[in-house]
Amino acid sequence: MEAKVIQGLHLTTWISSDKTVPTMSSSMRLSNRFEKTKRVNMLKCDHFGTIKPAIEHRAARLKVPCTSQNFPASILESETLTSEEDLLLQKKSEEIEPCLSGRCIYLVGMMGSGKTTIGQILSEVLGYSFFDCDKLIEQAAGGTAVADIFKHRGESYFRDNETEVLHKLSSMRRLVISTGGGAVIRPINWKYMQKGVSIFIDVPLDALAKRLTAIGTASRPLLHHGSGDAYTQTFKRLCKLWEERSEAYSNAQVTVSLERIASKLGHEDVCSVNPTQIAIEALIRIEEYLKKE
Ligand SMILES: Nc1ncnc2c1ncn2[C@@H]1O[C@H](COP(=O)(O)OP(=O)(O)O)[C@@H](O)[C@H]1O
Ligand SMILES: O=C(O)C1=C[C@@H](OP(=O)(O)O)[C@@H](O)[C@H](O)C1
Repeated sequence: MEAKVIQGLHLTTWISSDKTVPTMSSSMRLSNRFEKTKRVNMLKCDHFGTIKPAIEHRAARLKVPCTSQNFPASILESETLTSEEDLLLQKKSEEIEPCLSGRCIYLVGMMGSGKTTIGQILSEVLGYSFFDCDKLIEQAAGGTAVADIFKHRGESYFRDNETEVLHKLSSMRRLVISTGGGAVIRPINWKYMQKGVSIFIDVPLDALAKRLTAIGTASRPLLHHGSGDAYTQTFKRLCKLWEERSEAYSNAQVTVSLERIASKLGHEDVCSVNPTQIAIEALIRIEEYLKKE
């Protein structure tokens, strides 16, 4: 079926002619994000290797406005950030940004794995623009929600539009792109993502089911089947989708495992790993990948 939704998708209206999105200068964006961070003279590394200030200071605790909106209160508390994490994020992004040479970053992973949340943080620190494929499809459909596109036009229609969005984005530079959880199933989508760096955010299914049950599954049509309580229903659907997709996710050039971050940081539960810590790990893994290239 022809991807009609895409006919209304005019990426060029948002993106300048050289296919590079104008961005803030590095110092502006860093001062925005880090302006409240206490200045320290020297830095050293430990876990992650997380940066610790070499001189003693009171850990200033910051909130991340762009990511905190949808978090339940318990997450919001753990979302308060230490200045050490902010500084490490800053340092890593400064190191990696030139090595990327403008290549886009594609985030892949199951529904609710944090692609949008982490993508926004990465785009901010790298000075990249952020795009969410689902949002582009919705905008092009005149604001029709993904759930309604599925309901009225069917999944294959949605998938055609998803492929078309990825096709259009693939010719652009300096973008962080959050893909929909099912984008990995079509090999053609990987062809479009190949010019960039793809990152799989690997979150255990039980943690995902808890997260998605807490926020509700109304906007995620593929979770609307099955029986049992909301958690069990969501968990079963995720397991089924995982069976179909796990191999496809392993095509990503970089994997960011929440279990691995939790173990590095000494957390027993992956739910304690905050988005900034995931973004830092993503930058570390990108760096490793770029070195091996
Ligand atoms: N590390 C995290 N810990 C807890 N909740 C998170 C984390 N990352 C994202 N979330 C929350 O999970 C939900 C889904 O995140 P989102 O970034 O939209 O995922 P995706 O784009 O992969 O579907 C949101 O409510 C978000 O606030
Ligand atoms: O896993 C999937 O097939 C889907 C994931 C959703 O995106 P998120 O991963 O952002 O929830 C959205 O594209 C659509 O509901 C289908």
